Amino acid sequence: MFEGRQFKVGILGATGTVGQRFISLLEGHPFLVVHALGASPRSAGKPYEKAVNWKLSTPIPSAVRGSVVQECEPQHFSDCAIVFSGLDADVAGEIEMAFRAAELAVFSNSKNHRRDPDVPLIVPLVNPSHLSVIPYQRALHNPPLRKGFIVTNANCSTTGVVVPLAALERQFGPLDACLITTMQAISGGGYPGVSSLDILDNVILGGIVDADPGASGAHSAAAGGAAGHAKTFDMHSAHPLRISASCNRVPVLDGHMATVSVRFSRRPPPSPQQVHEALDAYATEALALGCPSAPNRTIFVHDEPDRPQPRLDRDFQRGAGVSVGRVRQCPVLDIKFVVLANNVCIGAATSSIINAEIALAKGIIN
Ligand SMILES: NC(=O)C1=CN([C@@H]2O[C@H](COP(=O)(O)OP(=O)(O)OC[C@H]3O[C@@H](n4cnc5c(N)ncnc54)[C@H](OP(=O)(O)O)[C@@H]3O)[C@@H](O)[C@H]2O)C=CC1
Ligand SMILES: N[C@@H](CC(=O)OP(=O)(O)O)C(=O)O
Repeated sequence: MFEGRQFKVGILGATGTVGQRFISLLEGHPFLVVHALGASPRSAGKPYEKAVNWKLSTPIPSAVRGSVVQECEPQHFSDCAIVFSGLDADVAGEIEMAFRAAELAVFSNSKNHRRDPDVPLIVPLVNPSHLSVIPYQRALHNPPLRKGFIVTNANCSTTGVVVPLAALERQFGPLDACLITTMQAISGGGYPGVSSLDILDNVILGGIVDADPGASGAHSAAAGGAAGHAKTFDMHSAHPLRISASCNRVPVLDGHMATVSVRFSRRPPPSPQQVHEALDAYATEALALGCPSAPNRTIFVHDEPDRPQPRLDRDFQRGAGVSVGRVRQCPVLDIKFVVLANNVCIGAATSSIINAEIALAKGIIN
């Protein structure tokens, strides 16, 4: 893919939890090269290694150590073919719009534009075809844009859940209802996150996701979209999926887990064995397109009764894959299972990177 070509990349929120993942994941990328870093005025003007409170166990890549952090203003990123955003949601909305207006291609992790009807909400292992909305987004902008756009990721706990749901819908047709209970890692809240006195020896009911009315619908919006119903301009869906989600914060560093029960529209529903096989076999367009950050194996289905576990399984496929276990009959709905996805990788930075790789492969970035 793109033999010999390189594309300059900017990272907004480069000092944050997600920003650090971008920097780490892009080290050695075959064609994406980190070129510009942005963060708050507190960090701007400092070399990256002085501005960042680096929290990863791998060292700061030497190529960015001395890069001077910029304010998040488009003129500092005008050479970038791609801008990744891991900005605090308090500021992401306005900044990302300013970057789009400056004809920059923005791939965001923040919630601010997820509900915009002309902004694709992409789980890259599920619905990359929704990138086709971009020409409409450009045309609707005033003035119309030639190159600029915003693409968003789904909420990190949603991403992990919709990958197996999409695999099931692909194989067995529409889903009717879904119950989800999350166990979300501390890193999901950014740094410094929830106080240690609150989270240690404890479970905090109602994590960030469902405490915020703006985000609580994220499960249904993204799951509806990701399970194959295009997020069209009127957001209508041929097969509305009824979802109830409860979100909880648990004392795990990285890796969001969820228990999921699902009811299929078709009767009789598939057996646990058929579900196991469908999940195992799920393959993505991102992999077919040759995206280097796409997982070779999308979903790993564990047979052991005590897997997946965050500590053991969050780095499956470099954090880009999804782990499922305990696929069983559900006596209330049809099937239940447990899913684990790395919230800072496929739940955040890895998704943006794969989205950008797909957009390049499809010629959407020019
Ligand atoms: N953590 C996760 O698992 C996930 C997070 N997200 C979303 O991604 C985004 C980033 O999250 P996360 O990395 O956890 O957050 P952090 O709080 O760790 O990082 C926030 C980043 O935003 C920057 N920032 C803060 N204020 C400003 C400002 N006024 N102008 C410019 N930059 C600013 C910070 O810079 P500075 O260091 O200078 O303050 C920092 O780089 C959020 O919208 C979050 O909801 C989405 C999916 C998963
Ligand atoms: N990642 C956060 C929530 C979050 O950032 O949500 P959103 O991307 O929808 O704002 C968590 O684990 O709770």
